Amino acid sequence: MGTIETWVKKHSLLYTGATNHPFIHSVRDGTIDLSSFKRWLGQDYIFVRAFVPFVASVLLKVWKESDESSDMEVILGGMAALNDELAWFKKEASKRGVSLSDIVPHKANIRYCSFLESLTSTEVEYTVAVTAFWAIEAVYQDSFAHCLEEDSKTPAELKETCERWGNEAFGQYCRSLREIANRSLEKAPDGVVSKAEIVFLRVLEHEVEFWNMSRGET
Ligand SMILES: Cc1ncc(CN)c(N)n1
Repeated sequence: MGTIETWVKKHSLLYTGATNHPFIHSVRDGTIDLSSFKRWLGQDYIFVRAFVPFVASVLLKVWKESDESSDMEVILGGMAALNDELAWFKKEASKRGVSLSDIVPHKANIRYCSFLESLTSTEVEYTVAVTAFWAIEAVYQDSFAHCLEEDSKTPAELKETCERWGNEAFGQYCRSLREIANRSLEKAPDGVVSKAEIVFLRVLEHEVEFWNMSRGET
């Protein structure tokens, strides 16, 4: 078992809080109201726009700090997928009558985006940044995969959204990121491993806050 799997077990309450959130339950059981979905859609578009420069910073770190050449391809693939993701948000928003240019970022989103920006610093080690990257993607993969389970009652019009992150290829990509993070953690000094664990926990907290915000609770 790698370090990441150990942390997921150790912090299972928080991990489950982020990946089995009531927002996701409401998608999975079909009780979600359209206003929550639209709020999530607009806010997540803003988040993804901030996520792109974060991933760019991870690319820079992989080039400078990683000794494994295949790491770059995986991260570059993730970056390319974000291009499609932004186009998807625009298409989905126009379909649902959400004007993305009028979205005001919510406080929880601003806090999460600032946290992402803090991780772009050159002072943040590759190991720490790639652990955060894995965690951010893994929360969406695990969450939306629940909405595609056989007994789920996800409404037909939300299936495409769930498939975007819940599909098997995205699952494989998250496993590749986890392997990269695990390998990097194995070689890292104790101080960096501790920092990565803290950043992992912060990601989970921000994800919970993001779902809460999407439900209109904050
Ligand atoms: C808040 C959040 N977390 C993660 C993801 C997956 N890229 C996302 N789109 N938005």
